[in-house]
Amino acid sequence: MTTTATLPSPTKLVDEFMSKLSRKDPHEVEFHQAVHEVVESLAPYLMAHPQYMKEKILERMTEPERVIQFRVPWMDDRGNIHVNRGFRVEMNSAIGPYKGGLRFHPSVNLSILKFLAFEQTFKNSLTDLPMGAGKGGSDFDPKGKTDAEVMRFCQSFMTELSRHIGPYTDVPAGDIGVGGREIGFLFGQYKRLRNEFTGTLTGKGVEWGGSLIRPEATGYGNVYFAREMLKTQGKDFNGLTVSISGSGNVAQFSAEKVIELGGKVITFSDSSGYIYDPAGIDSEKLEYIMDLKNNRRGRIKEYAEKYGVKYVPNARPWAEKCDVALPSATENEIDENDARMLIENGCFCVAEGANMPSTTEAIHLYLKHKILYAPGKASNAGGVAVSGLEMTQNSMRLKWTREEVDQKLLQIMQNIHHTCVKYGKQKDGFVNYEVGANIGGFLKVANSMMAQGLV
Ligand SMILES: NC(=O)C1=CN([C@@H]2O[C@H](COP(=O)(O)OP(=O)(O)OC[C@H]3O[C@@H](n4cnc5c(N)ncnc54)[C@H](O)[C@@H]3O)[C@@H](O)[C@H]2O)C=CC1
Ligand SMILES: O=C(O)CCC(=O)C(=O)O
Repeated sequence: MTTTATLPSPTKLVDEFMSKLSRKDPHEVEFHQAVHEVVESLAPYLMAHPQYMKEKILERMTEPERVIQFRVPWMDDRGNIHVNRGFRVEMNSAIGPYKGGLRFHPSVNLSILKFLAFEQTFKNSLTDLPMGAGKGGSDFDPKGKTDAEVMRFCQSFMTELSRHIGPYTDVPAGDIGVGGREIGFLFGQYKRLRNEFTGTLTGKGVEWGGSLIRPEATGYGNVYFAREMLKTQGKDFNGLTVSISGSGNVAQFSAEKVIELGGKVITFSDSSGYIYDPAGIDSEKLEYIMDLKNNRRGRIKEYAEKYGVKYVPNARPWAEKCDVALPSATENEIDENDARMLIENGCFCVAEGANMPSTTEAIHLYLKHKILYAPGKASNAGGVAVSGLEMTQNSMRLKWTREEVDQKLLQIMQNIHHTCVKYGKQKDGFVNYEVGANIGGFLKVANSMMAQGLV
């Protein structure tokens, strides 16, 4: 049993905990990275509050309550059979039903989904809505597939997943590679198998149970959060230059909100490269990107050809000078070198739209230079927050207006900012949003787990 007298130093606590965790599943590097980031920043708090260590809360939080893995066979348009792997990681249900997105991408494996589900635990807690944490998906690659192939894949995936989810059990949504089209196919199959019309999935179409503002929520929420950070230095987006990575859901709606607030968006990217438009991507050009990515499913390079701007293949946009960076593509897309370039070029604010886009070394650099840095679990929580509001509307059989949902989203992001400041403000006034988000997210889950006995 750990007592105050036998407590190790924070560094020893982190090392001992991480070496035990890594020994269990040595290949799960993304999961270990996400846990290390949390444990490193929580360690001093845990030393001062030994009850959480005594109750082995971290050990319990890093072991998923349940992992489901299954075969997903499907047929392409030519009649060839393919077999993919499906997963759902049901991470933590201390404060509500498992909640979190589904990712369809060839890189998907258990390590990635465990890192995402672990992050989701803190993120969902920060929203202050009653949502536990889960994440799932498949190594299926929707790129280059026809609508009919994507539908057959989704139907096969849901045929198994439907046994494990439900409005009071586990409520999936979208993530990379899973947007409105996929949620439609998944929902249709769930309804058919279970013979029920419930809010089991979120991100649904507005005509059939979806919430207004859910597509916009992650991007808008990230910009609302960044605006709160800027306010602490007496600044706002008006006149700032903003670099965005990705060109999917989060990137598009982050850009829409930045443009509305008077900022200049200069970059977008996809897995093949990035475009740099020094004149700024205005609403009309953004509309072109939305059509290119959401309807024509083309490559971002086509933007450079249409508007005659620079395209850099196989690269990320962080060498371009900006004031604010909103990484909105994928994990580990800003390494130490990228972070150094950003800071040396005058970037003073990084707000993560993606999950874990910054490596550990990049985060250490942000903190060393005391720039405004928001970890994704705080700043991209707007997506799951509006998913929570979609669940509420489904339960009440009501539909809120666009303005009502947007107002609630703004309030939630401001509350999360407040929580981060509360737990992350240091003696010199600097706000360490990473520490603030981790302590703020941890407490509600940890206290709920302790109240519910040894589960
Ligand atoms: N959709 C949502 O509500 C939420 C999404 N997120 C996170 O935001 C990030 C983006 O997700 P979405 O926009 O929803 O997905 P999406 O599928 O709509 O877009 C993903 C974008 O990332 C790019 N991308 C994917 N892999 C890449 C790679 N290896 N290198 C460079 N670019 C790459 C794609 O080309 C695409 O532009 C992910 O980290 C996701 O987990 C976080 C919170 C909520
Ligand atoms: O809306 C949701 O339930 C999930 C959003 C998500 O996957 C995320 O926050 O990373």
